[in-house]
Amino acid sequence: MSATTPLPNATILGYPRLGRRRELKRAIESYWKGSTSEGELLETARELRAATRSRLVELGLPAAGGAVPESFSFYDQVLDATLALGAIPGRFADVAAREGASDLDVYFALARGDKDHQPLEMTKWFDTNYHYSVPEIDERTPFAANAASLVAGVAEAAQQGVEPRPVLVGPVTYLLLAKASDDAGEGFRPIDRLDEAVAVYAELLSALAAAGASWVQLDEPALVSDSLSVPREQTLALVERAYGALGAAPAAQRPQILLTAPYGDSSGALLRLGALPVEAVQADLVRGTLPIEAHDSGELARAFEGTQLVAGVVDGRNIWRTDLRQSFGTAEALQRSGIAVVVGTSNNLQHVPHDVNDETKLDERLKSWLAFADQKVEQVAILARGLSEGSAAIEAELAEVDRVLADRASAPGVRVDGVRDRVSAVGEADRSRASEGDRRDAQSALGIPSLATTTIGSFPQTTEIRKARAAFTRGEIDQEAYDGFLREEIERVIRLQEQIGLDVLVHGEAERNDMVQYFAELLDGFAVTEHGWVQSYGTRATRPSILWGDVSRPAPMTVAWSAYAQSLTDRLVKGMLTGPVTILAWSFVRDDQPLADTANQVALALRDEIDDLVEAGIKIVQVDEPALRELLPLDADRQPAYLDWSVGSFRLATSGAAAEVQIHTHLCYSEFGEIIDAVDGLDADVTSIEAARSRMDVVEPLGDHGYSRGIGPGVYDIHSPRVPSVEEQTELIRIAASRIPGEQLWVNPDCGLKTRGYGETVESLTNLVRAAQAVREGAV
Ligand code: MET
Ligand SMILES: [Zn+2]
Repeated sequence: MSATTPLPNATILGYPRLGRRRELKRAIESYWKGSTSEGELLETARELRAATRSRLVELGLPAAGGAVPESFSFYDQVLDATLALGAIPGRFADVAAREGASDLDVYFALARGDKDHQPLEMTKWFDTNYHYSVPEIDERTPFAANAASLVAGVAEAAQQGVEPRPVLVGPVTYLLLAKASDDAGEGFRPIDRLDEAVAVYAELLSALAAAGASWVQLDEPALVSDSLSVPREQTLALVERAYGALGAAPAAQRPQILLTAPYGDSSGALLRLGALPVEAVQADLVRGTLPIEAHDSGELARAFEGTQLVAGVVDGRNIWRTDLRQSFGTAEALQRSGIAVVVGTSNNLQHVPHDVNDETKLDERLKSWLAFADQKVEQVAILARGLSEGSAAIEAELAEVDRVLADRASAPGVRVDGVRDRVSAVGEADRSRASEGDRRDAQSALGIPSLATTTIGSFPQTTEIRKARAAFTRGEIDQEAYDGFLREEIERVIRLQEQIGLDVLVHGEAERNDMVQYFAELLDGFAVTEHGWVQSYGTRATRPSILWGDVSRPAPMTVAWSAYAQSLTDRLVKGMLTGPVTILAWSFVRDDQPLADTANQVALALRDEIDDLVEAGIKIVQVDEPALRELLPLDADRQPAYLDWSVGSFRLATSGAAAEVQIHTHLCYSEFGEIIDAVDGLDADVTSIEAARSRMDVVEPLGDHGYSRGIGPGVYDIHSPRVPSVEEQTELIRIAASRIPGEQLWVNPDCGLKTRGYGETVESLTNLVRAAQAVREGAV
């Protein structure tokens, strides 16, 4: 490294990796299939990285000085850190030792598993819908620096005339997100190995310095989370220890360090972060704030003497055009207090799509309110120019945004009086149902047996279903033909369930492309994109809908399908809806009013849908809330308010149902102890929940809690094609029945079956029904 070179005053924390047209997805999947070689895949990746760098420079990030992040990943940034750290779990040692195994082979084996290895577990990255591969660490997991791909990125960029800033998950966050491997000793915690990991990070940094990198970015979002295994105060102490050590290396042996704290509020830590021996610190000023008093008193400026502050004032989580005047005010006030300010994003832009200008079908007016990744980079560049040249230099841009925001505030559909009046009229009574006892009595007429068997909603989405949908979308078949196809599909699924002997049936959700988008397309207030893909994990991406206006339901959305399914059978068919919290969590939601207000609007639309379902003869309605846990704020102080509105919106959606209507909900994650009171608060008659992989861990807290309503801990792990045997499922039901009374228990899979094939589905469900039968006849 040469003498210190400050970070230019514009940067972003990272950029989407799959490519504007998901080129990387296609290249990787064709490599997996064996249709292309590793060489071809590496070449596509190299081209994508080059295109990203040029694009970022074109959009206004300086090519020199480390403003351009090198944030490419073949699959996942946490997995990248596992490889860089050489922390290959013992159970994959044979893969790594295999003759001719490349780094990429090992990488994909960890991500996806193979016939002899279960893949690394996946779980959600902080409060996003992105999933990372969970590192498995024990006392003997090897740590050995592997800087190859980091160094290669720097060299590639240099050839292009770009001086990049390699990005890596920092050691504290990495270890706090890791789990102890099955081989770990009693009480071992991955974070116990922090000092060893830091030593390896120091080697990585030294390799980067030798390769000519002037900056490196280490991400430590653990700093803003109260949901990790150590209290936040202790995380900060661990960060001080790690960066005290990393920063102490002689200047020639490391790049300058940018330490980031994205996804939440770091205001309580910022003074201490500013005092660390690193050259720059980032704070998320969208989700978080500044320590106001310290800012006003000059204490913040003193802590940041000699340290640049990357002010994350452009939101990297949503797709709205930033209020530039307000963001500029924040950045300028920091600069005026004497701090060396860099304008940045609140987090890596991996959570937003590439470019609004790719959308050809969106309403032009709506489009003018939006900013995807490329537009965010431009916003950062504008703000930075304002800092360098004074606000007059960017007044035209600020005024343009003022105009756009005013237009958005007054546009038709954004505020609809009828919708607003209805929400304001909501009272507590609208959020409560008859008492639990009255409901139980009323629902006994349904004749549901104990250990009732059911599924979570979707049946396999076969190629034929996808083809028919695509043909319909392209206009190749008409509405009538498509509806006819779906009716046949529903009839097939109903007959199949009757044959298997399930107690409560579903229609199978063949008509739904996606459990949120389906509703977004039918509700007013939403728009859907053509190219707005966002990586969910690995090569998978979703296309979140845009919730831009007041939400209402112009017509029933699911009634025809559910009623048709019910008309085919004497057994009960569950109606199937997606809940308000999940609809919000998996969409890009308007940022001009509290989420609670938006959730209530969605809830009222669902409430009407439930009314109509019941009117049409449906007696059980399931309202899925798989994202309830995901939206839980990282910051403990903000959790009670969140739980209050999220639970409240679910109750508003479901409380119109009379006592004899049975309301189900479905949650699919197993770490649920944290929100057990909230789940209780949903007041659903029956809750199905993921449990198979953790071998019924959830029944313990439920039992302790004295949970009194229906509960269906999953006995069939639908994440794998494996068929669980009758014995295996019997055993899981027995474990559940040992803690929860049989008449409360339901028997069901962990989640929907849409990603499964029919062969394994039929076998697994047949075994599930037999297992329930066995337990009914035996123990219970
Ligand atoms: C991610 S939860 C999925 C629930 C939905 N009803 C399904 O079965 O597919
Ligand atoms: Zn689920």
